[in-house]
Amino acid sequence: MASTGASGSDGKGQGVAKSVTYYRLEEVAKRNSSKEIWLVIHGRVYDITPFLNEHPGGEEVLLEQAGADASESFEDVGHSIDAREMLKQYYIGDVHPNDLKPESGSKDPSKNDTCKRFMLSTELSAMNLFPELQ
Ligand code: HEM
Repeated sequence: MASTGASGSDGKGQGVAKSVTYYRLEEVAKRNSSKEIWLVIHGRVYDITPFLNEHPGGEEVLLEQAGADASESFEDVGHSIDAREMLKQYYIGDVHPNDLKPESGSKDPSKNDTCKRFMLSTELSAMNLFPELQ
């Protein structure tokens, strides 16, 4: 079925390109029970089945997000760096590029708060450097 497709150069098997498995969202959505639970967080797919009873926040919240994109709720909780590190062990692949939706802020810079804050702070420091502008 899935061929590894030696695209690219004259490929003698060198190069260390890691092969990434891509999953369609529709496949992820099927893994939505306590028997098998996958989540998408920031475009990555995680099989967190073994983690279900270990989650310090309880299994309920994970089951609510089962098979879906949990990026927002994951961030809302303000998970620690340790929690983010734990994610790595459950990583199984990426969301298929055709199913990726842009994360907020990446499209329209005027709607991007970080960008606005940066512009404001640049203006403020320019005022400090050139007080005659004020
Ligand atoms: C699979 C990915 C996840 C991992 C590895 C993870 C890991 C953790 C860890 C280690 C904690 C302890 C506190 C900390 O270190 O931040 C925690 C707490 C918590 N998590 Fe998650 N979590 C995940 C997904 C989620 C999701 C999707 C939700 C959705 C709502 C959630 C909700 C919570 C809540 C409510 C707490 C409890 C906070 C508290 O009582 O202080 N977690 N999680």
